[in-house]
Amino acid sequence: MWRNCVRLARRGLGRGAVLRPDPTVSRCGVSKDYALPNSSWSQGMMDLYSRFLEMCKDGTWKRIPSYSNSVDHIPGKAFWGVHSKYQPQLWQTINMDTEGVGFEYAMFLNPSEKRMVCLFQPGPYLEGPSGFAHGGSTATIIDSTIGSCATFVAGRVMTANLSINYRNPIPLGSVVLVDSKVDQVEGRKVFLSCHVRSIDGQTLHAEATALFIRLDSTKSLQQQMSCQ
Ligand SMILES: CCCCCCCCCC(=O)SCCNC(=O)CCNC(=O)[C@H](O)C(C)(C)COP(=O)(O)OP(=O)(O)OC[C@H]1O[C@@H](n2cnc3c(N)ncnc32)[C@H](O)[C@@H]1OP(=O)(O)O
Repeated sequence: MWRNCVRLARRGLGRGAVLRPDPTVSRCGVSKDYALPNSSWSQGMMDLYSRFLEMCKDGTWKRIPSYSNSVDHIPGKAFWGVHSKYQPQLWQTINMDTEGVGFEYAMFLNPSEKRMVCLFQPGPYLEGPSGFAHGGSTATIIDSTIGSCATFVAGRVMTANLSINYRNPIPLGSVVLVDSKVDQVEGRKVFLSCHVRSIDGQTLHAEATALFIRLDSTKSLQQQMSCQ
């Protein structure tokens, strides 16, 4: 399947090709959960997913679905309030309609540990150095995982700072575990840290720290999203 994905991606990325979502699947307004197993998932991804599902049974962990707009699906505070009509425009997730070519991932939340983990299998569209994930795609999955964790504890947040040390490249098609946790909350500031490791835990791919700021409830969303 992985080879098929690579072939598919190479065909799609040929000279003059335009990247388009699968026209048979509407991206907006359809409640498709992208964080469910599909045929592009490797055995390693499936095994890890099953292990986390098992840990969900006693309520310690919760599986986080991933819709085109996923804010509503993170357990925790009711954070969007009166601005809910703006959600779809503000928070698109990083899903792609063609399975296996981009971000294949599933997140699990441990509420008592304030910890969010993400099982991540990067596809061929995310290539940076030949055969390896682009650093920007690694930053994206870290930001999304840490951001989901911050959202769980603080509600409406934005990344103010994200600092990443890249330690070892991530092979495309491999599976890594993005493990993030809240270290400290000071008023509107949420400090978090994150490690990205291979599933056997032997390889540290990246480590990161981040600061998220809870948006100021006295300002309108438009004010906060416009240039300040
Ligand atoms: C599915 C749902 C899960 C979602 C996951 C997706 C995660 C993806 C998240 C993102 O990618 S967000 C997009 C990238 N981030 C941005 O575009 C943010 C751009 N920056 C801003 O909009 C504002 O700067 C920000 C909202 C972060 C803060 O503006 P505010 O006006 O609300 O805060 P203010 O400037 O008053 O600062 C509040 C405090 O934070 C501190 N602060 C702000 N930015 C900082 C910074 N960069 N570094 C250190 N400290 C910072 C600031 O000094 C101050 O400290 P004190 O209260 O102690 O005085």
